[in-house]
Amino acid sequence: MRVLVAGRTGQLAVELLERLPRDGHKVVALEAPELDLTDPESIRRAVEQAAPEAIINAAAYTAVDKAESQRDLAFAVNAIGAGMLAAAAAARDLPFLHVSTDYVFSGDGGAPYDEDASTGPMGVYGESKLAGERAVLAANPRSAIIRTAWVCSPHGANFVKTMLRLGREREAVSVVADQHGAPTFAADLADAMARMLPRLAAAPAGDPAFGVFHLTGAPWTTWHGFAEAIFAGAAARGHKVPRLSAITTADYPTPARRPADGRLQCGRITRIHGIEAADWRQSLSRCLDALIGPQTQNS
Ligand SMILES: NC(=O)C1=CN([C@@H]2O[C@H](COP(=O)(O)OP(=O)(O)OC[C@H]3O[C@@H](n4cnc5c(N)ncnc54)[C@H](O)[C@@H]3O)[C@@H](O)[C@H]2O)C=CC1
Repeated sequence: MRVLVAGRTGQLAVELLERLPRDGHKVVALEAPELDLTDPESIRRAVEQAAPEAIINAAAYTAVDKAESQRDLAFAVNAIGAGMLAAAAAARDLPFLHVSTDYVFSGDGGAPYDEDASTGPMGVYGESKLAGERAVLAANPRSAIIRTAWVCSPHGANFVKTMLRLGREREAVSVVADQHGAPTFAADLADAMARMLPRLAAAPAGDPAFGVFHLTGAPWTTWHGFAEAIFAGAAARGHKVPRLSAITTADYPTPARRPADGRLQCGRITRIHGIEAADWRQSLSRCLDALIGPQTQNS
């Protein structure tokens, strides 16, 4: 199948470019200026020229803290732009795969969120992504949206790479231990999308294959727990690691508030698409192999 991917250098787009051809798909991955989600004409032209059979939106404004002072840009990309791309897919009766975030939730629910839980974003990024979900679903009934969280990969900017850098630069690192969720490796997300595509391509509007799904890695942890695993893996590969201490969110103020408990129940994607949450510890190990090299010691 010919698949148009919006985004080319982002974490997810890079993994899609690697994963989709393995299923025989031909991928056209574009980002600005060829496909700029804030430019309707570029969207029209890109879709016309690529003539895809499915469209995946891996592009987004992802600067969570900056979004607090760039509301218009965050909404232009994540809400209006996502909606325009979904509409361009709908005009050709194409399935549309889109990505959203645990930041659509407030994080004070006291339990993991399922796909039907009430939303209540606490910052501009989450608001823009929630508006994007609504715009996408309104524009194209053949849309599947995956809410995910804590996305990491060997490419781009992410927590794993930040921890490895801090480990090299500092003797001690403090990480928040009171925000709960789960890391998601972009390769696992790309794999899930590849597995969903054939059914999405065949299913008519109204089929349960479409709608909102949750997918993160498993098991749930905290940022501190994730940092512990990163440093254990790094040490086993002979990488210098710092002393790690646990702090609270109150000790580490950021412009945007983050959900204290952004754990996502991933049941619907398992029931409908047969996709299970991947164990992020194994995916972390592969990511560290790519970033540092293979393990040299038992951990
Ligand atoms: N990174 C994370 O921790 C999380 C990401 N997500 C979502 O997952 C999806 C993929 O995220 P990542 O790959 O991590 O993001 P990323 O930040 O690595 O890549 C985003 C891509 O979008 C492109 N882009 C930005 N503005 C654009 C525009 N106006 N037109 C076209 N392209 C544009 C960028 O150039 C970049 O290639 C996004 O929808 C994001 O909101 C959800 C939860 C957590």
